[in-house]
Amino acid sequence: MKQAACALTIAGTDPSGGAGIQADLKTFQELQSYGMSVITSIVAQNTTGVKSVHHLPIEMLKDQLEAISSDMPVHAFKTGMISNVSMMKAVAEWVPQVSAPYVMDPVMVAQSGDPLIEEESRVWLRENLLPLTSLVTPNIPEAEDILGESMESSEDMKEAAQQMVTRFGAGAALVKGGHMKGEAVDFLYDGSEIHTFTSERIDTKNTHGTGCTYSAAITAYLSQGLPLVEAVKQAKYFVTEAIRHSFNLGNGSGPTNHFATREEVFNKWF
Ligand SMILES: Nc1ncnc2c1ncn2[C@@H]1O[C@H](COP(=O)(O)OP(=O)(O)O)[C@@H](O)[C@H]1O
Ligand SMILES: Cc1ncc(COP(=O)(O)OP(=O)(O)O)c(N)n1
Repeated sequence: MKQAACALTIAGTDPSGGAGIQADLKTFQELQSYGMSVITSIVAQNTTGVKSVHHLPIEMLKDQLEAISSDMPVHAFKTGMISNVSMMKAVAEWVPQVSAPYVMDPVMVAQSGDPLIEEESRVWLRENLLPLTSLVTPNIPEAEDILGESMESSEDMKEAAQQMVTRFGAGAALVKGGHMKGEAVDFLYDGSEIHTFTSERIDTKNTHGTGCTYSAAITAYLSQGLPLVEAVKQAKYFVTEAIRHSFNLGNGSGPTNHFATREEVFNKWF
């Protein structure tokens, strides 16, 4: 019997289904990895913003992590929203138990501008969690936050990707250009060279959950054994199509479409 590729997300929730755990599980399913999830925080949010956040007790987070590693295979995992140092410590202590690629989406602020991580945890994340990663996937504001420097150009993005690896110990770094003008260009530094991933910029306000979806797609492909550069290449295609066919739902920034690449539904929907 063939073994399933198993992907795990450790993140917060989005009841409106566009970001967080919900986006990650949809992506894993769509890309045919067996999806598993450990919830850090329950977030009352939708396309317009965050109403309130409830952090699960640390023991509950530890129990969920233990439930996975004591029983299930993990072929790759990602983290999203980990709001405070106590939760980060629980994750950092657990990471060595699984020998699988670790993709960190260093979630800090929702698109609505609402903070998703406590101010003082940012330094802890950089100094203690970042060195455990196989890949970190910051957008421009997150990269600026981690490095403490502002970024304006492609050269700044490439430099930032290199610094995440050489100065802060990430395994690799993908700096995403969704917040820049012009084409949507992302730069990956894999420890030896810079790889560039480019797509056209799609004219839409409906990009809620793009970062979650992108990092989940990379995680799914890594769980299936793809090499990092190929995993990012295929994930970039997946997220671009998800944005191209995003849903105009809700009153704010609508969610991306996780089934956009399915041929059989394409004719029915688009
Ligand atoms: N309007 C858009 N058209 C095409 N690609 C986009 C658009 N906005 C973001 N992207 C791409 O989506 C991915 C997520 O990037 P980004 O929006 O920067 O992350 P985040 O959601 O974490 O802020 C990147 O590959 C980025 O280039
Ligand atoms: C629970 C939760 N995690 C992460 C985010 C941020 O998601 P991201 O993919 O970066 O997308 P936007 O912030 O651009 O919507 C979130 N909102 N909730």
